[in-house]
Amino acid sequence: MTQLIAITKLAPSQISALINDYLAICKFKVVAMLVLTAWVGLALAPDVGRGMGVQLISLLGIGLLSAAAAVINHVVDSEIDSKMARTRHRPVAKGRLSKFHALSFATVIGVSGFIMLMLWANPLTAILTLFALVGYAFIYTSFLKRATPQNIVIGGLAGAMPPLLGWVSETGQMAAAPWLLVMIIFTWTPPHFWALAIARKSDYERAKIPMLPVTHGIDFCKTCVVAYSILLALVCVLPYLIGMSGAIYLIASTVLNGIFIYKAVKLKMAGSDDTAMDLFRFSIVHLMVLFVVLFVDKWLVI
Ligand code: HEM
Ligand SMILES: CC(C)=CCC/C(C)=C/CC/C(C)=C/COP(=O)(O)OP(=O)(O)O
Repeated sequence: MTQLIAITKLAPSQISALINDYLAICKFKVVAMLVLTAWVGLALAPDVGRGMGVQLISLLGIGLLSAAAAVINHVVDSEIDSKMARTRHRPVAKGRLSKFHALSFATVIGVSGFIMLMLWANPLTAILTLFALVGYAFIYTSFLKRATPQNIVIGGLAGAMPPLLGWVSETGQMAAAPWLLVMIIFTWTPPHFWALAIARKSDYERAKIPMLPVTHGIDFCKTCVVAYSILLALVCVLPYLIGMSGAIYLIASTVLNGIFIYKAVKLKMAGSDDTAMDLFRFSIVHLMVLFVVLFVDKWLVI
């Protein structure tokens, strides 16, 4: 209550700075991408005649639980974040937001998201989304990240879940097809993250986090990036092979994965930090376009 009274006394510029801080701890852009992949999972599921309003609420529920997981990550990692150049200005690491306020916010949005999924989607979606939250916010952030260089390979499963969550929100049942979309994000995550970790190795060294370039060296990590980008290209063919997607998807996915492998090999051959960041940025465009094409191929191509 005292916090609410204090907010009413803030100048407009302070209010917008506060909103920006809350959006930042939600990892707003990452969550937007997670919701995009959930939406595609939902759109590719068999049509069971749910209205668009209910579908939007389901996606909002998945987005709110993802954002809650991101906020918990900011709280648990605040000490690590304060040691790394890339993250030291984050609101909780800097002390602009207290852990108490951040955790209260996570509780409000997390509980709201869970209730939305229970009431407007189904209990299976609510439980699976909660598992993803626990997987990212606790198993990955509190344990794996500090324990093993395979942290993001195992922890990546949580961030890969949204297409399955979107599908199950529609049908109430698991199916094999959305697991292929999960596998795409699961194989995409290591090269996505390791490209950044190569460029930011000194940050992770300083924070004593056993990321792969720190524990096994940059050269080995680059080899893993190439290997995973080839695996990703192969996994991306599976939706076409089972008839889930058509030729438009196959062509787009081949082009996107061709560029991905080219950039990964370029990084391996002569890569500097710039080449690594170029691959990291491209990985985001790659996944976004790939999922938009999955949708277009299903719904907009006759
Ligand atoms: C364990 C799995 C993952 C790890 C370790 C990881 C790591 C990272 C890191 C360190 C950043 C940089 C953030 C920054 O600039 O401060 C980032 C950015 C990003 N990631 Fe991931 N990521 C993972 C999974 C995912 C997934 C599953 C998605 C979406 C499906 C995703 C989408 C994005 C996007 C869109 C950005 C850009 C955010 C921005 O520009 O602010 N990531 N990721
Ligand atoms: C319910 C559900 C689907 C949950 C998934 C939530 C989620 C936000 C997944 C994204 C993964 C991600 C951005 C990891 C980076 O964490 P990091 O701590 O390694 O990176 P950082 O140093 O930038 O914080």
